[in-house]
Amino acid sequence: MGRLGVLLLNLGGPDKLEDVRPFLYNLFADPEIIRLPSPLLQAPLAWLISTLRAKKSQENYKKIGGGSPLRRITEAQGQALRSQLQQKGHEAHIYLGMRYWHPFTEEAIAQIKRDKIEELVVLPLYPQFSISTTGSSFRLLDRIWKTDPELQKIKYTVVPSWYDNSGYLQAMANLIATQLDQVKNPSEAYVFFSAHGVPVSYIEEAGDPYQKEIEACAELIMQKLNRPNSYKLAYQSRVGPVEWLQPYTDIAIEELAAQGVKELVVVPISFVSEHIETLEEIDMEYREIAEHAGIETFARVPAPDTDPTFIQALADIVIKALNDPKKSFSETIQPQKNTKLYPQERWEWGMTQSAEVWNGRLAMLGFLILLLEIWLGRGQLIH
Ligand SMILES: C=CC1=C(C)c2cc3[nH]c(cc4nc(cc5[nH]c(cc1n2)c(C)c5CCC(=O)O)C(CCC(=O)O)=C4C)c(C)c3C=C
Ligand SMILES: [Fe+2]
Ligand SMILES: [Fe+2]
Repeated sequence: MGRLGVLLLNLGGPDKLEDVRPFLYNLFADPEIIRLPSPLLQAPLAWLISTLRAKKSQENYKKIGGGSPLRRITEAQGQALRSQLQQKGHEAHIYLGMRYWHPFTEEAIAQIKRDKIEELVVLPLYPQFSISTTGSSFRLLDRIWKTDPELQKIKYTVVPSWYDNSGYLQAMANLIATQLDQVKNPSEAYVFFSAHGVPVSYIEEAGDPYQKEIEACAELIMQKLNRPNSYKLAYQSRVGPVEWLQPYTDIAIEELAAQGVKELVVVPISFVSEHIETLEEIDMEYREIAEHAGIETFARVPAPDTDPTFIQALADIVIKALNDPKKSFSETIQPQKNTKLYPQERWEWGMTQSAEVWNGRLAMLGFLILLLEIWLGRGQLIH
């Protein structure tokens, strides 16, 4: 076997408050996050939304210590994975490729080339596939690979998702069991899975497997847990004016409280590190909603971070990928269809070619004004 590398993919997060606006710009400039009818609109709209959103987002990062812990945790996961692989007889170089902040995917690729890696496993740190996360990173890598003959010499393979890996499910079940054992009535507490949402159009129009994989994942974790508790799955962190996957976490919490549920054990499932949506959104915002609604215990299951069972699972996933038939980026990216950010009028007057061009331009302009109105009218861009 040649020199082995493992490229861990993740979202990235602002290390400090000044990074928040440029991080948000990078995120919204990604067409896999906001899909627009014209690529020309992407940069101005990303600038507009990141500028409007930065203050609120900075306030949230301030509440969790002034920046995202994502880089630190992902680096620790990388180190733990390296020693776990070593114990299993595989010497590997580990690289972190973040999509929207340092260390960027491009930086990782440059290092992979300098280290003359010959065999590479690309492992997203998202258990479930979404066009907006793993899909976006694979699309970027596909573009980088196509233009670089040196990279094309590397024997690489990708792991599109691993939500059904037995070791990962066991790690999640163990973490849940530990929390359940600490509540007043361990067999009656509700297990409440909160997944990061995506717009419904991703699933219905673009064929994103995300919802199916999230639902299957929650079910498989409950099977591993093998306890009598009821469970519920809901979606958090919606952004902007379109419909996102339901039920929404805040509403689902209130509904359970109204049904008389007193104890919730909340499990974040779409992400394997602590980050702003666990530390701020769940621990602060949803906790307040729950307490207000009459929930007496609001326990939160920690993200797997460097949990040994979890890291062992990652090592097994890497080793399995080395032995399985190779999978390429382009095989696994979802077909790009245009989904709507906001329902638009259909413009069908095209009697002449120039009228059609103008129809298009007017539609874009109307669309931008509409977006601005919605966002400015709301005053904030989330929830
Ligand atoms: C599997 C996890 C995630 C999915 C799916 C996802 C989709 C998605 N996200 C946004 C918009 C934002 N995401 C933001 C932060 C953020 N997102 C994820 C994970 C998923 N996103 C994580 C782990 C983080 C936090 C990183 C950190 O700093 O710790 C943000 C910025 C934070 C904020 O201002 O609230 C935005 C905005 C969309 C639109 C989307 C699907 C289309
Ligand atoms: Fe997100
Ligand atoms: Fe939030």
